[in-house]
Amino acid sequence: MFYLIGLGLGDPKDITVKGLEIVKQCSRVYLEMYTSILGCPKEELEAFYGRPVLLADRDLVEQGADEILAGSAEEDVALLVVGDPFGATTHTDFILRAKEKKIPYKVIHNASIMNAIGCCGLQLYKFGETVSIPYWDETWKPDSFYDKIKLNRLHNMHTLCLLDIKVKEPTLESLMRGRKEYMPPRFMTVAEAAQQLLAIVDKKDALERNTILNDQSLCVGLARVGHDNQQIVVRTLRDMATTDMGGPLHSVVIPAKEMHPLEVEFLQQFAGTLKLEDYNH
Ligand SMILES: C[S@@+](CC[C@H](N)C(=O)[O-])C[C@H]1O[C@@H](n2cnc3c(N)ncnc32)[C@H](O)[C@@H]1O
Repeated sequence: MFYLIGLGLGDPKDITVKGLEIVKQCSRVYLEMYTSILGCPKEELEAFYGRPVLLADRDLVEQGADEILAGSAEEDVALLVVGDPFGATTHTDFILRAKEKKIPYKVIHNASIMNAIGCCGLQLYKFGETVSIPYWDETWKPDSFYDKIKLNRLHNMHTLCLLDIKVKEPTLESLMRGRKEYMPPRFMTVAEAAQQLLAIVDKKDALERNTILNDQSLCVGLARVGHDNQQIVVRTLRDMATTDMGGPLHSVVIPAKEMHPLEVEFLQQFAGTLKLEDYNH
């Protein structure tokens, strides 16, 4: 049997009882490590499960699926995913491949950033399309995420912005010399995401800034949701661009223009001196 098992967002103990029982009986256990990151070293996970864990990077998950699935018709193999297996767009492909190969499979769910985001007090059923904010470089500055935020704002919906993760990024030198050397992993911060969003907003005309989003619009920053040191702050977009929220992972929410009074009351506890009542930017 092939198992796709969600680990939840916090420490190793967030795995479900069902998930843990399965991991303990599997002959091979892989940990997917590019759509999210684990808040502890792999060794801690191995000690807790009492079995070795093989790291599966993007290449292995996307091109080496056959290697992971190999033998799982006869023995139990698990792929562990931080959060929920369907909290990233990648893992449906695994299920399709297992089906194609007639390998029986089971999915064990867990909390995902897609629902734990409710911890900031914004109601889940008022979220519109989720966006991903990619790292910009000198020449590549995609901004289609802004259009989705705009649509959500027009429909009075909140936007969850997931932030880029770069693991196994080849160094320029290794690309030129054909060697395999990688840069240290990078995780986009709330401040970096706000800076990119500001760069887009600052170029819009006054009408768009007044009706859709401007530097005084509210922005919710969330760091390490589900961990003991989880942090939530509410700032203007301008102030968020210089707010340090510490270690990864980070997410941003751009709230709808009109919020329910309970949402406002809940968010206020994270807003410092900003008075959210009557805030309409
Ligand atoms: C592909 S998504 C989510 C993947 C995961 N499978 C899930 O269900 O949560 C990865 C992005 O979600 C956000 N994220 C994931 N875990 C987070 C956490 N604990 N706190 C804040 N943001 C988180 C980050 O923006 C990160 O770059």
